[in-house]
Amino acid sequence: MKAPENLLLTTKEMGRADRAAVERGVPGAELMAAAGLAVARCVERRWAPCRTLVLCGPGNNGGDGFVAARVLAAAGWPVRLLLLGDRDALRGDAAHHAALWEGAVEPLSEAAGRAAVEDWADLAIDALFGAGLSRALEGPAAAVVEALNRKALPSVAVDVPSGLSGDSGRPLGALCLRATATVTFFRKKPGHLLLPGRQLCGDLELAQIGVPAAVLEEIAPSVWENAPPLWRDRLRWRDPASHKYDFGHLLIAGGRVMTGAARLAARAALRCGAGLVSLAAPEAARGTYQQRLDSLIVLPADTPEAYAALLEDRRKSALLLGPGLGTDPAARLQVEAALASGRATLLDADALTCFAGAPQDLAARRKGPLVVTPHEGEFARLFGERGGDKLQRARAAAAEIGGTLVLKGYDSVVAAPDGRAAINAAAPPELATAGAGDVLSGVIAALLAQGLPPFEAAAAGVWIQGRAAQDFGPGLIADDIPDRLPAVLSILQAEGAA
Ligand SMILES: NC(=O)C1=CN([C@@H]2O[C@H](COP(=O)(O)OP(=O)(O)OC[C@H]3O[C@@H](n4cnc5c(N)ncnc54)[C@H](OP(=O)(O)O)[C@@H]3O)[C@@H](O)[C@H]2O)[C@@H](O)CC1
Ligand SMILES: [K+]
Repeated sequence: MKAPENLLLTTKEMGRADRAAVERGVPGAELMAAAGLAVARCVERRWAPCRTLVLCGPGNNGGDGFVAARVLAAAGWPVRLLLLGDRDALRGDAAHHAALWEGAVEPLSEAAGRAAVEDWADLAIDALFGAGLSRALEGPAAAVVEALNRKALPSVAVDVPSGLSGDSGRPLGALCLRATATVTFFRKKPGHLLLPGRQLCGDLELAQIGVPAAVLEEIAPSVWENAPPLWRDRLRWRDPASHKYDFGHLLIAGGRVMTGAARLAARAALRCGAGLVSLAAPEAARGTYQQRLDSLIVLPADTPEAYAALLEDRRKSALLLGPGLGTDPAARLQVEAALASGRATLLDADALTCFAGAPQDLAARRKGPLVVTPHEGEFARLFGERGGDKLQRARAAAAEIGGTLVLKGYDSVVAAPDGRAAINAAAPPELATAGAGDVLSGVIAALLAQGLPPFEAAAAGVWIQGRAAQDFGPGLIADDIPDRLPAVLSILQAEGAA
């Protein structure tokens, strides 16, 4: 299985992993002991002993809380434990670990929870609800979480902050704990990376608790955190026998007016290793394109027919259309010609707007590998308003058009039509700037030109661009990114050789 360490498990899949581990002979009580210990260790690493309030829920998440309370109390920490519901109602491993807790178990009422937060605690462990959250927070759980947020009390969430869906990254109701840190087990969940979940989790720690990695074989998850192990072996590197044509020829369709967008894409594509990058443009804009980038080949394409004629050269291995293309009928005809050519094609921006509200037309015309890279606004224009979380929407849309879809944002989702998906958590917020999308389309298109399959090209492109923009800080503009790409590629090449 590809990149098993980066797999993400839904809450259901995590439940299956736990059960599979138990079937393989790992006792559930030991998993819980390891989980609670990991939470206590996280607390001990971050804080000196202080008054610690452990909030336990009625399920196994609460069981982890009992373990953490026991470990911290044994280490001399002042601990108070408040339980939601009846102690006698605890079952299984949670009941087992509750029985090992020798301190008091105080009932969690609205008043008791609020008072403990306001008048006593320096720190809270949130073991109310984890993977089993089934509805919005209410009653005493809602009151105590609300008090924690209001006071901004430092807190460590067990598995997920209570209130958050580990699958969608959204709170199930209006309320969710804003944790300082979250400790999760075995593998992360999509909700840890999708917004707003990623921010509600605070610092995320992943602890191994004894679930054997072999259980992944039977669960066969198909969503990953985007990272090099997913695609690094597909990247192409030059050697002394290499010829430029071995690295593909990307053809970018340039528009008449907004020439900056296609230039940014072209520069990024050249920096990302495409053997040749050509830009097809109408007469009025050709000089502008040529002046600004010497290594770019500028070709005449004054009409859609002239553009289509350029596609007869079979060495052109990938096509990029969208940045600065315009949305007039001629632009649409160009996009149709590209889709009909069977060549690997990336559509972004204006090229997607050409199919506004008609993704079925796009799907019907596609003859070759396709990547589309909409931001949320372009996605809504192309597909209409869709329900569901970001992961669900991206996967459904990718299946619908039969192409790989990158739904861009701080938590970009890359989805393949076969159901595979990757969530990117390695991009800085500074990428929210004009032209960054054009750079991304150039990076991905360059990888397509070199022969990477669409999903791997898209996931690699998203990660590489994010890494190139990392650590720049405020003031980043899209023009800064292309020249920072080679350093990222050098690191990836060295890691691949190691
Ligand atoms: N399995 C294992 O081996 C391991 C599991 N581990 C730990 O187990 C956690 C998952 O445990 P879990 O499945 O018991 O679910 P959990 O999150 O505790 O909650 C379920 C309970 O809460 C209730 N409830 C739900 N929403 C509610 C609401 N809004 N308001 C009020 N009640 C609500 C729900 O009631 P119901 O929906 O059935 O009415 C049910 O009683 C996981 O996150 C990890 O921390 C680790 O120890 C490693 C080993
Ligand atoms: K929790």
